[in-house]
Amino acid sequence: VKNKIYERRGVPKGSSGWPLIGETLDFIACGYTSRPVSFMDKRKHLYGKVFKTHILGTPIIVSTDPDVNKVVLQNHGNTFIPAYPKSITELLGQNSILQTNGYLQKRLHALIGGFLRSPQFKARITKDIENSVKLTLACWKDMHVIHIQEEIRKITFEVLVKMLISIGPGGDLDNLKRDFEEFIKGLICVPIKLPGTRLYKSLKAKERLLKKVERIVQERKLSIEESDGNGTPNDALDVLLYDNGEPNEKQCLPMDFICGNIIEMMIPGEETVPTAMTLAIKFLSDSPVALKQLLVENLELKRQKADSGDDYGWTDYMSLSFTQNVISETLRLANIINGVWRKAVKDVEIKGHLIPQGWCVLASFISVHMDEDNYEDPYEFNPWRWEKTGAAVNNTCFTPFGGGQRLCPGLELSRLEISIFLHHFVTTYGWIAEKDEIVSFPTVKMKRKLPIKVTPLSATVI
Ligand code: HEM
Repeated sequence: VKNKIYERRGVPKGSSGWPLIGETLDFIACGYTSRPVSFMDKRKHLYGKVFKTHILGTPIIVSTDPDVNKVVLQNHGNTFIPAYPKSITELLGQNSILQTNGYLQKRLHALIGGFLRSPQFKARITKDIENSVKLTLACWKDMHVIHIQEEIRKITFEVLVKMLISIGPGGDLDNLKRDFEEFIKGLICVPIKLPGTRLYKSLKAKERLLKKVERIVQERKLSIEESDGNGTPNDALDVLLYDNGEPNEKQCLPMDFICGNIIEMMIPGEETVPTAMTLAIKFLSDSPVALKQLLVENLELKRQKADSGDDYGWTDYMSLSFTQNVISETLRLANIINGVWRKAVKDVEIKGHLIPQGWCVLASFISVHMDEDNYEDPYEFNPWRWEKTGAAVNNTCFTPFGGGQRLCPGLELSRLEISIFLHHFVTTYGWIAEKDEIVSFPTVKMKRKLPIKVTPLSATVI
């Protein structure tokens, strides 16, 4: 009866599947195939672009419509709050940027976003990324087989920690990496918190991480106080410690809030960037024509730099137009974050669809990215398609970094990091990739970590 009332009021059509499990089994089964979007496609054809279903323990409205997704992401009037599975909410702090809403999220988002977009930061991090990429690439020469997905993480974790708390390579970084990896293993698990369970081990790892970060934060706070706190920020921690709140509030962010958020900000950056780099290598391995054009563009820049003797600046990397198109196409096809989950805190109507208070909504990015209404031959890796639209950063039909109020603050940093890696990798080595497959569930990965064999590019090519 309740369903009928909802339907009359405009709740999208759909099926709730079996009692308790709903349509979860089909959702997971599709996730394991090479076309995870088939779950959405089947229902889209039956019920329309916005439909209801019941997955992972929740009744949910799924939107595959870019206009509806846009409204959900904009979140005017704070109608939607983030909704994560229980294991994730247990592991995130209450004040984590990923799940808080309202004033604190906006303040933290603006602070971090502003810092990451600043030219000073980009100039400095460009050097750090270059160093890390070059050192790592140098080791690959002597390795028989390189599991790209694993090896690249050394670069990206180093960069992430540098940007957050300025720890360079060494024992402290390795310790932090070990605890962090243990911590995130529990993000998607059975949410039971007893000694020995996955969730319990992850919570313990978080305690250890917090202790380490607290020590670093205390030391930094002291040194800022000694220098009167008037310097320019070098990392995200400085940004949070320097911030004194709204002029009429003058309230410093609490210490436990800062420590927790430093750890939580590692989560969205840690796996996404290496996955994007790995998948770029995978798509390029399968597309020799695209690889050739990418190589020509990058060799040209390398030659210019060798002739002039100038250092690379971040704008050099970002102005490689074909390379940027390869990155856009990789992000479109890879769907590293396939959509975002929200919960409605009040009844809301979008394009005639009612989302009742308390219901979850999944704004499905993958459905938009793989829809032939939006992209011709959506399953083709075709970097040239972006030549018509211009280098896409974010628009209604292209949202790898989300949008609206929570648009990823790491967007530009990620693109820069991927560009630097691609530049040095393709102009240093040729490679042969072993056979491997992309898996999409629970997160996007290469089944065999993408094993490749590299050979230095011969002097005649360079
Ligand atoms: C290819 C790499 C990346 C992808 C695809 C990606 C994707 C996303 C997406 C889709 C969101 C929106 C989540 C939502 O609306 O609930 C997001 C948020 C976020 N991302 Fe990224 N991200 C990437 C890299 C990074 C990096 C390197 C950082 C490091 C600073 C980062 C930090 C964040 C943070 C802090 C948020 C939360 C923003 C907020 O809720 O206000 N991301 N990311």
